[in-house]
Amino acid sequence: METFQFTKMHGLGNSYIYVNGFEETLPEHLLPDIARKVANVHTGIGSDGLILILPSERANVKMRIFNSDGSEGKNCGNGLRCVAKYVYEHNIVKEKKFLIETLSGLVEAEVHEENGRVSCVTIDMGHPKLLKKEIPMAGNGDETAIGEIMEFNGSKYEVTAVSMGNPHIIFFVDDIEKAPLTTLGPVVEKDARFPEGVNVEFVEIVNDHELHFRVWERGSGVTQACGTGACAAVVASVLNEQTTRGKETVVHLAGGDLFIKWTDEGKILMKGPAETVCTGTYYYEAGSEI
Ligand SMILES: N[C@H](CCC[C@H](N)C(=O)O)C(=O)O
Repeated sequence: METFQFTKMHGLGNSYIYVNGFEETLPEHLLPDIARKVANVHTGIGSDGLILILPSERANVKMRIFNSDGSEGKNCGNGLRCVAKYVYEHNIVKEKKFLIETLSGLVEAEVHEENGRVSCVTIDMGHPKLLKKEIPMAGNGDETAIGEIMEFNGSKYEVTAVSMGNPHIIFFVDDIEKAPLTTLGPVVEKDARFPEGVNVEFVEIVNDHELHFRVWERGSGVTQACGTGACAAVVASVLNEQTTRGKETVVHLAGGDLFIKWTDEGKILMKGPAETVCTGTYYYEAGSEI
């Protein structure tokens, strides 16, 4: 029987099981299986996946994120805010502004502290990527997909594709409560035109600085929130002339609100909460089924 210590944290209800890689090491070949196991609400802890907090040679700390299906993601906005909270509160990092390494590059975090506790975090998510080769998606790699017509399940949709280091496709809808989240989401996620899969977002515009948002995540399905997806949704809304660039936009996700600005310099700033749920010891048999 193997064990490791964990902390369950969430950003607007998008929860992960966090393991402190400064204190223990999980077997690399077991990571996808461990992610599936801990995410299982019946036989595990219950989460949208697993996040490792690791030493980095390029930044103060490194984050690796695994979805609940065991696939490894390249970025995670809600995860970044929780990692920032964790490393500051555990004195792994002493500064309030520091760098976090992800598989898609470095981001800068700034923790907002109240009485020694981090209540919310701002992440400079860097620049969005728009070329089809950067998403990645099929088609002319040097073109973008902004308001592009794509057919799924025999119906045509106008979509916009944005990478925040991980792939996103945004559908604009008139009523977020009627978004075809569980019918269209899984179909688009695995569509062959997205060779690495894709996170699927639905957006209802409220005004030039406010939108409603729902998500079917690659590798996790419906989650309460998706930080990278919310950033991609703001970018897509500006590109489709629905919201104003440079204006802080409130994104209403199922789990709560994120405040996101696409600055005139081109960076995406995301501000939102990060919460600790519980800590504990996880027991598992290496290589057993769930
Ligand atoms: N499902 C995503 C990773 C998690 C992203 C999301 N939870 C966030 O907060 O950005 C992917 O495979 O690209």
